[in-house]
Amino acid sequence: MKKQLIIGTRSSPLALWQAEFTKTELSRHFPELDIKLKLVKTTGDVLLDSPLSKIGDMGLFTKDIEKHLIAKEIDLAVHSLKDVPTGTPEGLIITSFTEREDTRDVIISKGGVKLKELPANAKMATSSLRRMSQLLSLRPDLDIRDIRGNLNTRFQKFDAGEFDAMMLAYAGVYRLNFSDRISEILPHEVMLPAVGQGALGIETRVDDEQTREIVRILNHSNTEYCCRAERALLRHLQGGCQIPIGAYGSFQNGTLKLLAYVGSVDGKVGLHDEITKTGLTSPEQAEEAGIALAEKLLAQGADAILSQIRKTR
Ligand SMILES: NCc1[nH]cc(CCC(=O)O)c1CC(=O)O
Repeated sequence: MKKQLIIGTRSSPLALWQAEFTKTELSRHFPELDIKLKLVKTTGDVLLDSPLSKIGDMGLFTKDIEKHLIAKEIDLAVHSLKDVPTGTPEGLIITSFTEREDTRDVIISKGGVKLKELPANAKMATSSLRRMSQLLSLRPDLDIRDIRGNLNTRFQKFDAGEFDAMMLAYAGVYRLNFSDRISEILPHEVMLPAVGQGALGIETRVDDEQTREIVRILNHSNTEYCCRAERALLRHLQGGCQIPIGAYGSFQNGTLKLLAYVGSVDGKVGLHDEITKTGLTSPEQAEEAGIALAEKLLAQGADAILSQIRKTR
């Protein structure tokens, strides 16, 4: 049995919250383990001034940590699952999907007004094409502005008065104790979340069986079914985090329900579809459902929408 574990993490407040959470949970189950954090600076942290949607490259927040994992400088990496590309590098694997937080997105606005009540042409801060597409489909008048930096930085920018509103994931806002700033929690009918939103992905080397056995204690089976279905959908549509795709899986008593959205950046075209599969007994079957829903969307023209976006970015 291992005596020491090193967790690799970014150093943003949310990443640290996630790594500390993982450390605390592992210590609770394995009190004899000596667990340390190793902070890793990633390309995503360095490129703070480039609009996220234009950097294009996938895995900005994860690749550099993965290098440390491959080099055996760390034993596990803790990521926000939604930042983890669906093609995991050779030799690495997401061993655990932790229990999801509320997956919805939220709006923080001046005066606490709701999305529908925002003034015409209001400045809305988000760097996510997924949020932009769904927002513009409801409110084509919104003036969408890029915003970068970690959550605390974004609140600072918002408080400096640059925007009328900004959009964030509930999970991060809640974990960093900003919940009292939420003006509206958007239901899935209005805004489908990013694939994997709200869950942590705990990545290990495939062949490090000891670490995998330890880390597996944090896997939440229900979350794994849902997130593997969502990730299979995204992989099949060949979309990274910077493509306007939203998805939400729910799983109960062997029945998986998966909802998905694919839209154009301007919100003028949007496809919604869903799939329900019963009698599932393995996460691989959930992945098959994700692929089947991706096929349904492709048959309705998702490929045309997505190739148009890839061409212009
Ligand atoms: N891309 C940045 C990112 N990665 C994970 C979260 C929040 C936590 C989560 O959604 O799991 C955020 C911030 C946001 O989108 O508001």
